[in-house]
Amino acid sequence: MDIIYLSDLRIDTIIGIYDWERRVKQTVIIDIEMGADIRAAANSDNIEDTLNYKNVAKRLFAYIGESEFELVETLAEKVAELILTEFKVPWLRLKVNKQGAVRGVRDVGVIIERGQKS
Ligand SMILES: Nc1nc2c(c(=O)[nH]1)N=C([C@H](O)[C@@H](O)CO)CN2
Repeated sequence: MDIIYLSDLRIDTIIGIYDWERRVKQTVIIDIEMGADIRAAANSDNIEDTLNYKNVAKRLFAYIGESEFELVETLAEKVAELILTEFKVPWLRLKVNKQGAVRGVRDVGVIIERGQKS
């Protein structure tokens, strides 16, 4: 399986369990690896034959920017579902990083894998 990826996607959103976090947008940093077979596109050199990573990024900016989840777990799961269903991706690995959310720690967050890796 080949992988099409987006790295260091930064999106401002309401996320968190504390009162102040319900009022102020914070930046989440998203890394996604999406399973694909890139051979048809490599052969045709046509964007229609592959997953357009720009379309994925645009969709996530819209979805996450409007979302108001409390947990990074929920955000990760919902984003994974969206990518699997809307973009027909068979497998993905997704990291949601809420950088600086805990004093003394650079990164916190979750990493999930969903779908079938062939
Ligand atoms: N497993 C989790 N632990 C915590 C989360 C979370 O989303 N998942 N969130 C928080 C707070 O919102 C934190 O980001 C700010 O201190 C704490 N623990």
